[in-house]
Amino acid sequence: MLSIDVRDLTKEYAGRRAVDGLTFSVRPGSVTGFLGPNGAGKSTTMRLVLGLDRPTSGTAVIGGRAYTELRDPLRRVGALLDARAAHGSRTARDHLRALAVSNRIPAGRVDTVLEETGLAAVAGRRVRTYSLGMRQRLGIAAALLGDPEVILLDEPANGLDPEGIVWIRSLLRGLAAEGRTVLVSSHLMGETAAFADHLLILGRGRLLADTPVREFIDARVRPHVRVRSTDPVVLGALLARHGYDASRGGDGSWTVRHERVDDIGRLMSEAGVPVLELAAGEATLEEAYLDLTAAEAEFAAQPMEA
Ligand SMILES: Nc1ncnc2c1ncn2[C@@H]1O[C@H](COP(=O)(O)OP(=O)(O)OP(=O)(O)O)[C@@H](O)[C@H]1O
Repeated sequence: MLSIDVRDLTKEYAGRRAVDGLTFSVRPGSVTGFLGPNGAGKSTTMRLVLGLDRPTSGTAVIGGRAYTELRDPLRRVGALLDARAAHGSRTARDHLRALAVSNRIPAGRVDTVLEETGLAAVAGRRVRTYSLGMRQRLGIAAALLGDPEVILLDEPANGLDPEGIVWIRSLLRGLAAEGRTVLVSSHLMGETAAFADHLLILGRGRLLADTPVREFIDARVRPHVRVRSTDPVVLGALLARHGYDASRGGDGSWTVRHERVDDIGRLMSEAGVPVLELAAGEATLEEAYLDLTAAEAEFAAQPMEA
């Protein structure tokens, strides 16, 4: 299977760097989430990988070759960049048939991807009558049409309803399980955590993190335990006596930072303090991401050296 390799990639628009010296690889067999605030350079990077724009310097290759040098590129690489790209006056089936013919893709793939994306029942309707979510599904169908090894999707969950979001999660997981290389940009942290194994995070055109999702969360967000007893004062005193870093919530609960439920549960049991509630606080990707971007903003706020 093919990987995407980006080396020292830079793109300037009118002297402004949209992408600034990026180096990373996207590996087969996993879903890589591509994160970063608006304007960070995610779409530009994807466009450069797909040969839709020329880099100012550096390279972006797929399986060692520039996209424009690939034979039958749609059979190697499938992409969704803009769901509005399909021609509105065509039906979804005709749109996909035309793509299949011009890219030497077997005609049978059209019905396969229509089924896969849940569009079979509406495939005869003109695309202009489609909702945003249906267009998004059609864009994904087009990306999958050539049964490609490499898949790039820019905000694929855009406009999808909750059922669609669950669907895309399992679709992405399935594509990675088949050994494909999957790069997906998103602003939805909860979703990204649900489908991605690995993360690339951009900030102002630069790479801020290239890390497995789990490691990223564990490194940035400390675990905590939420605990409640019949007597918050007794519980607070017990925690303080044992040197725990705890703070009291409005409902009488205590949040104990950097600890695990087992230890707090054992402590309370041994002290004979009744437990009403004891829960591990899940560290989320959103918290880890906000921690990283806050650190970045702090760094950016430092005065620039001359
Ligand atoms: N064709 C263009 N001409 C001039 N500037 C551009 C062009 N395309 C992108 N930019 C600029 O490059 C920067 C990066 O934009 P890009 O769309 O790649 O970010 P993004 O991370 O995809 O953002 P979003 O999350 O909002 O989609 C932005 O400042 C944008 O204004």
